[in-house]
Amino acid sequence: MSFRLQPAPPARPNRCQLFGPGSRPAIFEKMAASAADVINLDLEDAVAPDDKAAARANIIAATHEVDWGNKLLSVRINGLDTPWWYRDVVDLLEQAGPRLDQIMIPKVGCAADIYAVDALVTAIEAAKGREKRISFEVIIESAAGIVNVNEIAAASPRLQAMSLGAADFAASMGMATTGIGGTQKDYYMLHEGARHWSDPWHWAQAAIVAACRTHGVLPVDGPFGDFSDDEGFRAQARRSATLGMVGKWAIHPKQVALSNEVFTPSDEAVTEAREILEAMAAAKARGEGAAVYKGRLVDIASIRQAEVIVRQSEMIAG
Ligand SMILES: CC(=O)SCCNC(=O)CCNC(=O)[C@H](O)C(C)(C)COP(=O)(O)OP(=O)(O)OC[C@H]1O[C@@H](n2cnc3c(N)ncnc32)[C@H](O)[C@@H]1OP(=O)(O)O
Ligand SMILES: O=CC(=O)O
Ligand SMILES: [Mg+2]
Repeated sequence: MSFRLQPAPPARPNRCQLFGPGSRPAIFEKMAASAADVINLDLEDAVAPDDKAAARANIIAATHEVDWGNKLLSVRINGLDTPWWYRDVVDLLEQAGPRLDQIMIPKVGCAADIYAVDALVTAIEAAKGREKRISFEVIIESAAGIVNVNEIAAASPRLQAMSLGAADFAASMGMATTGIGGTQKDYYMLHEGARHWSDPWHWAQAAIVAACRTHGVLPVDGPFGDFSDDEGFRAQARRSATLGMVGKWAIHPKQVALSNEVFTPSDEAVTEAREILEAMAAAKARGEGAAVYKGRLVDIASIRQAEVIVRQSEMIAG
């Protein structure tokens, strides 16, 4: 490890973030009753311009009236290029109940975006005597966001999570697709006449994971739009989990179970991780730094890999 140690991310489950428009209060109770770890009530792109004020009022009421259990409650505000975002922050911070945990800032392009929201939130928290410090999550969904991802991940101690927003990211990058996440039919290599599909989201996800891990922030995969395609969702989520992301959004309630399934380490994975730790403890007792487990090398780095899985499973079990 470098002399600069890698900070631990917040120790909370973040396997699934369930979204719902703030303009549709009839689904709030259903969201609260879901198995998602995080609830995202939306003021941004799922809410039409004429409904912004009503959506704000609905969300503020829901922070007082709905029993959100032990879920993390987050509200996605409008982007800093809109006329709505300051009113979102002011009304939420002045009027929402103490149950509000987090604000999601969309379309961040640089650290100064977070600085601006932080300044406003900090002033209102002090003025109103709010006891709970609101945390932030951000969406990387623009060319500028991915170019500046490292400074964004370091921007504020309030920052707990960072998602890739595949829809706006594709638009900002000028990608030739209207699909939200997942396999893109034209992104393939040709070898001896056979098509081999590649993953156009991979490089952005890897950049997000590296920035998040450097600064102790949770990396999260964003939306998968085709909610009739369970296997497509699973494949996207498995790739994200393999890269180091801790969870994924659900834009329909049926995606919650799929996300929880992928981002909860399986019994088999946990058993194997524990066996690796035992094999390494035995190696250490013999004065050795490497051992053979099921015919393959394990060494001191394998302890750190196995601990990731065991820690994740223990945190989810509570
Ligand atoms: C690119 C981005 O920015 S993504 C993030 C922003 N987008 C969003 O927030 C969209 C969130 N999702 C939704 O608004 C809705 O799920 C939609 C529009 C996609 C589909 O809504 P519907 O047509 O009502 O879906 P459907 O009929 O399949 O709903 C089935 C049940 O789930 C409920 N439901 C629908 N969406 C949600 C939700 N997000 N959370 C909880 N329950 C929900 C419905 O009320 C219905 O309940 P019922 O069986 O008791 O009647
Ligand atoms: O906000 C999410 C996205 O994919 O865009
Ligand atoms: Mg978006």
